Amino acid sequence: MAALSAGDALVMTRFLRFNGYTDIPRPFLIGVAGGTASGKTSVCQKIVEKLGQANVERNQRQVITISQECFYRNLTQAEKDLAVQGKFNFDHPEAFDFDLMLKTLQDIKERKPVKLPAYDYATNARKETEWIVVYPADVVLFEGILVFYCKQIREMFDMKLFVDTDPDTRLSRRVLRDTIELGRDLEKVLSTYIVFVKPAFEEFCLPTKKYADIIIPRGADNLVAIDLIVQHIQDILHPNPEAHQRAERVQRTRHNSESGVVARPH
Ligand SMILES: Nc1ncnc2c1ncn2[C@@H]1O[C@H](COP(=O)(O)OP(=O)(O)O)[C@@H](O)[C@H]1O
Ligand SMILES: Nc1ccn([C@@H]2O[C@H](COP(=O)(O)O)[C@@H](O)[C@H]2O)c(=O)n1
Repeated sequence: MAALSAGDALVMTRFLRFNGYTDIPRPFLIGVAGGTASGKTSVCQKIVEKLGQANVERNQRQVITISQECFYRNLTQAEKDLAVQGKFNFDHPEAFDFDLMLKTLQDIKERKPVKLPAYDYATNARKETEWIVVYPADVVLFEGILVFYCKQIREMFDMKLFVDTDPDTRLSRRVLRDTIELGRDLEKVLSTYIVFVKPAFEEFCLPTKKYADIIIPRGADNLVAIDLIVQHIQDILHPNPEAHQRAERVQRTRHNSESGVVARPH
């Protein structure tokens, strides 16, 4: 990633200060992990959509999604040649730049604008002239196969979701994506899956499921889970003062009855 230039950062900081953004609490950071084609992106889209609808009446909270694909590291020429043949392991932790990921999330937590490399699956490399500029937001979803792999990064999330979709479903989606969307050769796609994608999922991604706060079976089809998650995020972003006061009154009642004085909440 190229950080914002000093000039860009200064202009942005002035803009944020001028608009009174400096006292806003830190963004609510949500990690979304799961195997390839499990529906991580689709789940994030649904959450953004539903939060967006609810936020229209409430202050226009900003919600954004960042993909771990921005953090694929640059390959050497030898690695690029392997990648073209479907012989590079893009599912191994070594394929990613975790230092950049950590630094980016730290900046995002501090509400600093960041500039990320746009990734190109067609060339297996970062796009040379295209960048994704991420401005401070209230809710940031960060999705990817290994977003819970590194402890330091994992511990930055306020909420951790794991999208749990049947492996056959994932494989069929992956085959369609790689052949139809990316024009890859079917035989290479299948052999890459067997040699790299599946074993790496079992070794590096699946073991991180235990860190999730919420596991979402069937991904974006699971509207009950998505609605509950959105409701929970809403409760955190917009605490309901009545519910809060009610909870406090219940606490007081409990306390008083424990000390022999019974008071009813009113
Ligand atoms: N619930 C679903 N039903 C049908 N197709 C889906 C569903 N969820 C995702 N897909 C499709 O599967 C592919 C992978 O989904 P995506 O959300 O990009 O997964 P991931 O981000 O985990 O790789 C996409 O083509 C998407 O449209
Ligand atoms: N050049 C690349 C880089 C990565 N992949 C595959 O992408 C998968 C992760 O992205 P999801 O959206 O599916 O989570 C991962 O399994 C890599 O094999 C690729 O095909 N080409």
